[in-house]
Amino acid sequence: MRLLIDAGNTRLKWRLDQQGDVVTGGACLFDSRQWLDELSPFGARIESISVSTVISEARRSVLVSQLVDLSGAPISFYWAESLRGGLRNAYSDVEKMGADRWHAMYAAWQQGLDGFAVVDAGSAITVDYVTGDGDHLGGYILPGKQMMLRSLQQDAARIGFESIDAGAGDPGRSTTECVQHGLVWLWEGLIRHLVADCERYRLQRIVCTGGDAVALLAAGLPGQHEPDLVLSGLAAIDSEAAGS
Ligand SMILES: Nc1ncnc2c1ncn2[C@@H]1O[C@H](COP(=O)(O)OP(=O)(O)OP(=O)(O)O)[C@@H](O)[C@H]1O
Ligand SMILES: CC(C)(CO)[C@@H](O)C(=O)NCCC(=O)O
Ligand SMILES: [K+]
Repeated sequence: MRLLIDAGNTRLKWRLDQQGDVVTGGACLFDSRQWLDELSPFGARIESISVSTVISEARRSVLVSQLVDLSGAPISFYWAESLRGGLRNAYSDVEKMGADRWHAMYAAWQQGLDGFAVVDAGSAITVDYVTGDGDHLGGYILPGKQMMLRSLQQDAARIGFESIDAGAGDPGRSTTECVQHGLVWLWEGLIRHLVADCERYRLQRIVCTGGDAVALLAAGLPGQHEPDLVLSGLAAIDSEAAGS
């Protein structure tokens, strides 16, 4: 069995597969031990572990020791690359790109020959554009929903608000409404930009992943939801590495 892990700044996603068939999988907060509890019955049968991660080196060494305790299987970390299977990274310094972005792009690239945008609405929101020829045009990094709300709450003395979910983007008439509606207004702007860029760069599809993907789609993002995009890209790259 092969264990695949996508370790983000907020959550850890895992998938256990055997010859391409999913045995089990899930997602939990990075610092919770839920994933270890769910995987421990399989520990002895795990043959290899592959990881895509954007966490700090300190947290990565914690992750490695947890994985070593779980299973004696070899651990491989996969990072962003310049080129793979016709997909070309726009970064000149590819080591600086988050592995999750590259793995998500690679999964979407393997789905078809048309141009696409990948939106990963996680701790941070990333947007990446790829043409039908496999050229990554570049992308954007924005604060994610929780990050944005947390910074408003922590870094501004007089911004206090309670619930954060609203469907409206009209001008707010209280602090809570101004923050709630501000987020909707910002996301509507993001969606408008994305749609205009897809037209401009002739990208036919928008693929959306991450913890806030459903909310972004509900806010009007015209895309397809692929919750496991990063894990799928990681799985494909790991299979290629095993076959070579
Ligand atoms: N059950 C949940 N627990 C935590 N966050 C959630 C949950 N459901 C939705 N979210 C939202 O998902 C976001 C985190 O998304 P995700 O798990 O994709 O991030 P991540 O992969 O850890 O982050 P990144 O890759 O950007 O470091 C949070 O900002 C939050 O708004
Ligand atoms: C932007 C995040 C946090 C999104 O998970 C991640 O992809 C990352 O840490 N990236 C490094 C910077 C970059 O991609 O240019
Ligand atoms: K992510």
